[in-house]
Amino acid sequence: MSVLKVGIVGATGYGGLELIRFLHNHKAVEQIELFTSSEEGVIFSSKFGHLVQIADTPLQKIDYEALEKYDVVFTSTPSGVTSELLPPLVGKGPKLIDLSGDFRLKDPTSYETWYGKKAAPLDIIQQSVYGLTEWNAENVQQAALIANPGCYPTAVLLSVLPLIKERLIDPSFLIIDAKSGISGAGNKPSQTTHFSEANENFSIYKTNSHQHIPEIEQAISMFADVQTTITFNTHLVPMTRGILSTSYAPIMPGATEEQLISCLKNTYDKHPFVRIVTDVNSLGINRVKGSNYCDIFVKVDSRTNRATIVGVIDNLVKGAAGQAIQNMNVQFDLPQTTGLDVVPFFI
Ligand SMILES: NC(=O)C1=CN([C@@H]2O[C@H](COP(=O)(O)OP(=O)(O)OC[C@H]3O[C@@H](n4cnc5c(N)ncnc54)[C@H](OP(=O)(O)O)[C@@H]3O)[C@@H](O)[C@H]2O)C=CC1
Ligand SMILES: CC(=O)N[C@@H](CCC(=O)OP(=O)(O)O)C(=O)O
Repeated sequence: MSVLKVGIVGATGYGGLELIRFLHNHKAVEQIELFTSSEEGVIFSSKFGHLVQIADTPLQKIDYEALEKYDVVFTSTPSGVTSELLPPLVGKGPKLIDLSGDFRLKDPTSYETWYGKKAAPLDIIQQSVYGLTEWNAENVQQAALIANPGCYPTAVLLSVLPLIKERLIDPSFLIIDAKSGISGAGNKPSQTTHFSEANENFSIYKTNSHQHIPEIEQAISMFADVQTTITFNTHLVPMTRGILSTSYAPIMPGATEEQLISCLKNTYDKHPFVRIVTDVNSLGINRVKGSNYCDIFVKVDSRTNRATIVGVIDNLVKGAAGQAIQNMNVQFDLPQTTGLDVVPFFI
């Protein structure tokens, strides 16, 4: 069993807090150090009282020499931070696992268009590996820098990729309607996440312009070898955690619901975190909340010959920290479930 020293940059954010929650119970991790850009020296548990005796350590200034000494460095920072922070560390020792969008898009121009920020250096983007664990474990194992997938793309891709790859649905008419809890927006308050405006509300945002559109299209090309453009829209639901994506696509001539279900079951047969749900009443955010599961459901509408494909995850776990730790496990030849074997909250 490896004995890992881990650094977390952005530890005070939601992704960072979830990394601490899972890594604290990870049997291969012996040391966790926390880094900050704004609160150097502050005792972590004085900010987060629920972590007293678990993280009674001071937040440290982000420092290259310090970071180089870790086996793994997780970065869970807003977009535009790691494109500058990480390049000097690539290949220097630690495995780098970035939860932001800075290294996901292979085309820097696309990143600059969709994120409105300067892209990372091209040679570093080219070295990064897209960490959709169930689809890219072989490359993840070798990677010096992992671009952990976005929360929405994780739910969408895990549910639609097998069906596109096996040519059971037509991706040229793929429409994705996705909904997220508010923690997806991070811990920085804003007008739209303000309780009095989000509570008892349900809204659409970033219409046809969400930064996860090129990420989903790129992954469909990468893993299913199909070039397509998608319609993808996102909605804010007044709940803290969770993403439920509903995708619609025509089924290919002759394809049946049974084939679609079998395809999903066969694809994820040996993958402990993906569950194919056949009873729609057993599907929902509360069935995955707090856990690293992705639940998938598919139903064919025989009147329209279109499939309804649903993916459900906890955005902070399978959509962020959980998948990041799953990737770390792959890199260190640990069972993927190490440290992540928890039961969903349900209520
Ligand atoms: N929330 C979610 O569901 C998901 C988020 N992501 C992505 O993961 C990343 C983190 O998300 P999340 O935890 O929600 O975000 P938060 O806003 O909750 O936290 C981000 C943290 O980054 C740190 N930070 C801010 N500015 C800088 C900077 N200039 N340099 C270094 N650190 C900085 C802050 O800590 P400090 O001030 O202490 O430095 C802050 O606590 C984002 O890129 C997000 O898009 C990906 C998937 C899902
Ligand atoms: C509810 C909410 O606001 N969610 C965020 C998720 C962003 C995210 O995770 O950003 P990257 O994956 O691009 O880093 C959004 O829709 O922008």
